[in-house]
Amino acid sequence: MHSTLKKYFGYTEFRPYQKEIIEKILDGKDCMVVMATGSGKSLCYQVPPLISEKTALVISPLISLMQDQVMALKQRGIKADYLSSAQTDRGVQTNAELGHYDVLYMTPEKACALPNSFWSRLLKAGMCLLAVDEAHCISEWGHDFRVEYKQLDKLRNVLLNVPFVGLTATATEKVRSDIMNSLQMKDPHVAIGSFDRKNLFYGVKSFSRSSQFVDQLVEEISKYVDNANSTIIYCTTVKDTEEIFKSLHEAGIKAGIYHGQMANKAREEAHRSFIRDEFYVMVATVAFGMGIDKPNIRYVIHYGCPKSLESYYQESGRCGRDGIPSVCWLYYTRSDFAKADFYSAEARSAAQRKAIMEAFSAAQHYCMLSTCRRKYLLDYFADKYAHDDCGNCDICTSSMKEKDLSREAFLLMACIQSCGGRWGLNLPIGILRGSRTKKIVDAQFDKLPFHGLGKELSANWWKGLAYQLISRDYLVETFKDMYKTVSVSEKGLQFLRSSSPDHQPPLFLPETPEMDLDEKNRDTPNEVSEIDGLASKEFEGVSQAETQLYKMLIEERIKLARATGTAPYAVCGDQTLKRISLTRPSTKARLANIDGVNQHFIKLYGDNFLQSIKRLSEACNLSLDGDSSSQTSVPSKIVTVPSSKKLTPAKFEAWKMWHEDGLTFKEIANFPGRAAAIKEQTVLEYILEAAREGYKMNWTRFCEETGLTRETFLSIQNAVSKVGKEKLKPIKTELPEEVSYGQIKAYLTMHEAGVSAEVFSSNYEQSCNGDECSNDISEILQNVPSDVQGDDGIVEAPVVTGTKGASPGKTEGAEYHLLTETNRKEAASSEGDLLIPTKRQRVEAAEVKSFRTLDATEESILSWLKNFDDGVTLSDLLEHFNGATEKSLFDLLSYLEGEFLIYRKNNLYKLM
Ligand SMILES: Nc1ncnc2c1ncn2[C@@H]1O[C@H](COP(=O)(O)OP(=O)(O)OP(=O)(O)O)[C@@H](O)[C@H]1O
Repeated sequence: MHSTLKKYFGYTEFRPYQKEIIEKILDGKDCMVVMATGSGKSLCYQVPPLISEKTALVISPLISLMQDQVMALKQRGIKADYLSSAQTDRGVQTNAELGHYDVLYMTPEKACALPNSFWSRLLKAGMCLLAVDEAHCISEWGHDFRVEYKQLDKLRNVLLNVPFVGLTATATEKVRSDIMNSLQMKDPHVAIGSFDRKNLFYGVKSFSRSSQFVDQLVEEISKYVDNANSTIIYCTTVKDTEEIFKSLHEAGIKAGIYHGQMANKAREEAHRSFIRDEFYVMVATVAFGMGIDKPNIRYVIHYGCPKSLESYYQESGRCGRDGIPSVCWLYYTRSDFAKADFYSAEARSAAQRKAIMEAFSAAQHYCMLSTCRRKYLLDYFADKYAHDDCGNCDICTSSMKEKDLSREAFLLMACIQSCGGRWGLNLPIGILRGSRTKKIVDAQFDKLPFHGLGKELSANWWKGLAYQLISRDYLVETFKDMYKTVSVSEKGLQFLRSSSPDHQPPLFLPETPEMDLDEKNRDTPNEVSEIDGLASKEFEGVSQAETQLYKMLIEERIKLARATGTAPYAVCGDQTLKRISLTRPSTKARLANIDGVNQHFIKLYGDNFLQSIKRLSEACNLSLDGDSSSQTSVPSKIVTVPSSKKLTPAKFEAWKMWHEDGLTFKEIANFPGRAAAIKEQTVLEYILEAAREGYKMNWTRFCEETGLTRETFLSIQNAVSKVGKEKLKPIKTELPEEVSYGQIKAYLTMHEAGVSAEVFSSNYEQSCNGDECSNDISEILQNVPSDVQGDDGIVEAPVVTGTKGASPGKTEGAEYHLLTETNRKEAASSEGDLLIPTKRQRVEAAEVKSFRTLDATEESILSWLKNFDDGVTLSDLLEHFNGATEKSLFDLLSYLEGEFLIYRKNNLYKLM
């Protein structure tokens, strides 16, 4: 899985959840994946086809999205295409049926319209999964319901044994279970990741709709557009998009526009140009929504409050999908909050209307917060945020003044309580402000003692206070059909009980910018926040020359992308480019070693890029092969990373002494170098643990040493089938006295590793999951030349290189040695993965003195690396290929790395 990840995607580590989801899919299990935008969900369905060599079918809601994903996959050397009404190439369907694609996208309409014959042919060719991307579209409770998605259940009966995978970035429990039911998932694996987009800064500010504000916004944008940072400005109306677009245009900023009233072709063109960095600013309505797959959008600005937090999370989520720090600012006006009725007109039922109202109200609260915005967002999505202060939103980074607002809070709560808690906010605020509307007079609320007591403060100020009291649980909001009522909570009642009109306990609350603004009745000279703040952080700790090189490489990337008709981000990501500018690799191997560089990139652009790096580095006065703090390209010295990562050193040492050095349990227990002797039983347990961790084992030898015979093995097997394997004691009770706990533990480990009683009929070695190991002695013996047979007919087991994909019977050119105690150790350390002869087979014959020297070739390195799934260090390689010089070995390794035959992770070389 790791080599697939590096080869096609250029990454060396899976992100959280990816690996387990991929494994479940490969096991044929349905999966429900709920993970944040940009967390890497796509990879979960893109990797299985590359491993299983079967097609992954992906249902996607938008043609533009499919086209962009296909383009990006092709840049990774992955065979991908799409089927939809927009597909003009008729050959795609035929190729798909023949299983020519790794990943095949289609719209839900297309998937439901395809005849059964298509599916049966594809199934025959091999299909590893059906993924439903943006799966929340299935649910009427989601914010993007699509009728066609609902019909996907038809496919379940056709694709009986294919795992179904639902993926979405926003799903409440209701939506989630809707998805699983609709897709008829069977006992699915559910992966719910965090919704926290750590790299995003969230900020909110109120503004007044004026040409002055637009000018300020345009001026701010002009500052950072130069850095090739992509920006989306989301507007709530078409009119706003046109106005801002015009202002940008007038200021000489190249921008695009996208909204629902534009012709399809014009929209597609705008989308395409933005994706391809032909301009960096896109002004759009929410119509420019889920179809954007551009990972390097640095700023998302909302010009007006969105209709729900779900929409806001989705739209702002387009920002910084590559993980680089990025910024989301939301500007709202008070008139935005009067749009609830307009939005709820879309509702088809009372329940839906209520849901729309609630969602809108949450967005409104988000704007009015005086507490951490990230916490509010995450709490809203039921993803509890453990901190009160994220340090990465406007609230947490600004110091808001706190003021004792106990009197005002008392007035508001007392007024709400006096009105019976049956009204929205406007009525009690009207009473406090001395209003005499018909409603107030008819209900005789103008007779209340609070009437007019708060008239010196604006209605919005009071609303600001009310939101603070709601977020601190003094007030509660309740939705009833179209109406929202506010009442005093138990906490609020307690406050009222301990207050009187002349005295209230102190209640310190921050004054939100909104309240501050109203109280002073001032107009801020500059309402636009500095959105460029993070852009300068982007290059913190990076020299000016390196920044310059990075910008030049961005241009270079654009040129390459234009020449090949693709999007720059699909050539390679910003982060990768940044790493390149910091390390400035001079060889393919060094380039290949950079995170994010995949095989296809090297093949398509490797030479070209290396030339550019050289030329541009010279121009910037930077030396090649520089060291970057983020990624060391080449090991500056040979670092020996113990291969005992999963075991403690003592356990690893014990396993090594037993497996590689051939020592007995007793010898290990009493090894002279040890500070104090340990029990043989402890050694045995150490070795069993190593076996459980996947270390290689010669089980025949192990059984001999522990005295575990076939009969004992079978009787333990029998006992376990009766009493289960959870507890040792009942097993022991079932067995004859002489069977020890150690033997039972050994049996259980062997059982776990899939070792059967066959082990007693042959020489046997495997790693715990060693399903490719042959344990048939006759097969081994067939390959033994007669001259290695001793006079007494005792045969040394051949030294067989490799277990993975190289079963002894199949091994070509295996070396055969007469092993003595001395050269067995020597061979063991040099071959790494040996079939250690059993005691019975040891030959006390003539010593073979010659110390073998082994030269390194491309083939011999590749063949040796086959044995080490966990990789080897350079020093391991030098020790093994003892005939090679460090330089020659390193050159060979570099060549193999550049050709993507091997790759390096944490300074461990692994086979691709
Ligand atoms: N293991 C990884 N290491 C580094 N980057 C990764 C890894 N997995 C994915 N990425 C990158 O993260 C970015 C976002 O990934 P992806 O498009 O899969 O997100 P997503 O969860 O599907 O988002 P959305 O909800 O918007 O569709 C991409 O640029 C992708 O290449």
